[in-house]
Amino acid sequence: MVRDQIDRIGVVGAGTMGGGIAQVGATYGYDIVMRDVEQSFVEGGFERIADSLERLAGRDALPAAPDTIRERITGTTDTAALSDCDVVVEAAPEELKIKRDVFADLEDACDDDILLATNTSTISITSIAAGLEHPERVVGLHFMNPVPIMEGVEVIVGEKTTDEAVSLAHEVAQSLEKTTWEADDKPGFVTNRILMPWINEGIRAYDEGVASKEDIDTGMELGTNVPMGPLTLADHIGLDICLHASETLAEELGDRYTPAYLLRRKVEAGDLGKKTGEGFYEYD
Ligand SMILES: NC(=O)c1ccc[n+]([C@@H]2O[C@H](COP(=O)([O-])OP(=O)(O)OC[C@H]3O[C@@H](n4cnc5c(N)ncnc54)[C@H](O)[C@@H]3O)[C@@H](O)[C@H]2O)c1
Repeated sequence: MVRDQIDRIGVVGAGTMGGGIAQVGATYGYDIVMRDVEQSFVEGGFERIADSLERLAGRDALPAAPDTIRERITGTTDTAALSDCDVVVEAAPEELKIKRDVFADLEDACDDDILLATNTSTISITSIAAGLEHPERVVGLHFMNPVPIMEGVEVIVGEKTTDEAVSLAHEVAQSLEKTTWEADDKPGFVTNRILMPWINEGIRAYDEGVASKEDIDTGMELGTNVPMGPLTLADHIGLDICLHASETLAEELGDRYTPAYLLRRKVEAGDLGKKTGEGFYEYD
């Protein structure tokens, strides 16, 4: 049984995704408790949320004033503060051990009828839930980056996840005006399984001299009607994140997911894309 009266949402992690999920939840009227491991990370999350809300307010894209939305979010470093949430979404770093520890702590802190969701991009939901007393209420709720802008959310069904938990996950995401689709707990789910080889092939095409980086991106944008070509998109996602996701998929699915040589070299050189000012392109 999962509780279906949702008033308060817990978010674990105040980084790129956790902050975005907290912001969108608050935008649609939920009370939010956002937890990170250090107060400075919580404050960083609030700063990014404030900036994003200001930008959206400037475009008249918010249903309430930024301050009203912001005040619905409580920051904390204490897992116990999540105990009165009706659903918790985890957006901690993409490492199985971290996620397992977070879920073990959530199981201790929260009632047994609380839906526990993970925003993982590539890790198996079943692996994250393994060892829990109640793995049946663990589900994947894969928001896309940037959360306030991207409309899609992938719902991922673990080996033990109940139909009830899956339905509630769809409902929660849809209440945030997101459109959902569902994937089985297979490596990469729908999005990253297909996106990562596409990005790696774009990088290989550039490295092997098929075309300039600009022409590869333009060719894919205009030739296949996607909003960003593979090199621009990789820079936006973060080259370290693309590398990590590709490595995880290669472990599970074999050689066709082997990361491109140039992706690895860029990450080794510290050029991680937009966030460091340089990836395949340079940024101010
Ligand atoms: N960034 C993306 O484009 C993207 C897109 C979809 C999904 N994801 C997934 O979302 C998750 C979070 O990614 P992100 O980009 O927001 O990472 P991030 O590094 O920006 O944020 C992670 C946050 O979690 C905090 N954290 C670490 N351990 C914690 C713990 N035990 N409890 C609470 N907080 C903890 C960190 O301090 C950090 O603030 C990952 O699983 C990632 O794969 C990321």
